[in-house]
Amino acid sequence: PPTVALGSVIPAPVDVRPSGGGFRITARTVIEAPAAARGVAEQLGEALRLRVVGHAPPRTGKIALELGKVNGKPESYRLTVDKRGVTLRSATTAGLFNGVQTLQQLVPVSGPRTIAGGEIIDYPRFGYRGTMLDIARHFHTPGEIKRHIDEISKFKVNYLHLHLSDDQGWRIQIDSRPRLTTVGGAAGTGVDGVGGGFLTKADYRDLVRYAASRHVTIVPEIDMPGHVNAAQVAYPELTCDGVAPPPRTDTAVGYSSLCIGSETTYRFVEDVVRELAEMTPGPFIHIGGDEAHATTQADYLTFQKRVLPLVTKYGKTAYGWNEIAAAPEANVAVAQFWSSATQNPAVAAAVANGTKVIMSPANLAYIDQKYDPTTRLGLSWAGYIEVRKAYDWDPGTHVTGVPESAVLGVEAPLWSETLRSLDDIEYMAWPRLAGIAELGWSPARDWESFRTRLGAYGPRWAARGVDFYRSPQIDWA
Ligand SMILES: CC1=[NH+][C@H]2[C@@H](O1)O[C@H](CO)[C@@H](O)[C@@H]2O
Repeated sequence: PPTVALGSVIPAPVDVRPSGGGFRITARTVIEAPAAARGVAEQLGEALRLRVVGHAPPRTGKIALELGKVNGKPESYRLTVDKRGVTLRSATTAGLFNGVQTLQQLVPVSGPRTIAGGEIIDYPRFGYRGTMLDIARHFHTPGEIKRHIDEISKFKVNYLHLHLSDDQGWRIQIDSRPRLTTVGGAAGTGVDGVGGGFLTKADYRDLVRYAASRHVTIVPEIDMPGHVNAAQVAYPELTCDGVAPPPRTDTAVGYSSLCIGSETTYRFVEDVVRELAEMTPGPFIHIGGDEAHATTQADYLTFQKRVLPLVTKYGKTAYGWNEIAAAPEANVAVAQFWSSATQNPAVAAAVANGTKVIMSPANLAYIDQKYDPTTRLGLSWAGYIEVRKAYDWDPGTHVTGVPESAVLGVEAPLWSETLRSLDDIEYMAWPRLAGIAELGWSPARDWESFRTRLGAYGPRWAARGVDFYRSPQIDWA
């Protein structure tokens, strides 16, 4: 008998219809897929250790992937299981990828590989289900980032925002500005003097390709006009007095600002945006905008007036922390809501003017915050965030004046002041990111259902060596 109930999936699917019975995978089971779905089929084949064929012999137990209309909704799929086999159908490979993530959760993690019979029809509530990894405060290698992509994509997270620059370090090679990485990415440029390093353009392009193979889109962030100390150490002409500030490896924020009145600044910004856009196939370039406490509000608006259109000029949609909403030019941009408040007049006004919003409330979605006072890693300025707190909120109604129609989705930022390894990333991300992934995908939330499914999921992380936090709120299998 199947040991995993058909609905025991994270994120919770939209429509689950168990039918009893089920399909038992054996060594003779094959995966059948058309050439256009070969990539996804190979990933499933590798996960289940099954052969992939174009056409299965008759009367062979098979998992058939097929490209065809389901319900016209983006990323949707239909998964059908009966004693003869499994059929996974979607109009897109993205939908097939989503269905494969669901299917893998229905295969027992040990014992006979019998999948529960029935039908699942599924599709996401929000198109943007993201997480952010700060590689500026502490550089994480391409290998670590790829492992993180492997894990986030299992929960249908489809955007990875990389925080590539900050006061401590600059982490992406820019050909026209080599000192950004030769100086800003040198050894010792990280919090506490560790965590130096940077992504070459080849590293970045390889990450973009790897992420795309798991249907994850990379969103690069260059934080401006604040959080720029590393850039000013490398290029002193980016300060108003031309004097390089001292390098910083502490965790203070809000003390740096580009020189708003200098054309040198905008030549710099255009060089960076141009090169970033050229190596980023995704739709967004994030230009930061947070905590510009060393920039007057008038200068901040002047800066946004110059820079937001630059992103559009290079064919991308501008994306910034919600402070950018004060700029009229933000009407074509996306504001990332990171406030702990549930109302913000500037954001509400920008939304009325066309700005879209990604929900990342610090008090609920900041997975760099401690779970509780005993958590070894993390910060606590936004409050302690246990699994239930990260899960029990609604992105579609959270902020006054930001209706669901203006919400593109959710994102869980992971800042790296206190992170030093992939284990640290895993400990802070899992299980909270699984809950936020559900908020982005599923039509509604149900804490009791989620905590039960999460408890059953624990052995899967353990089997993969993922160092997740065993929250006392969950009955771990
Ligand atoms: C958008 C934003 N700016 C600040 C704030 O979030 O808190 C983070 C730590 O939680 C910190 O690293 C970051 O520089």
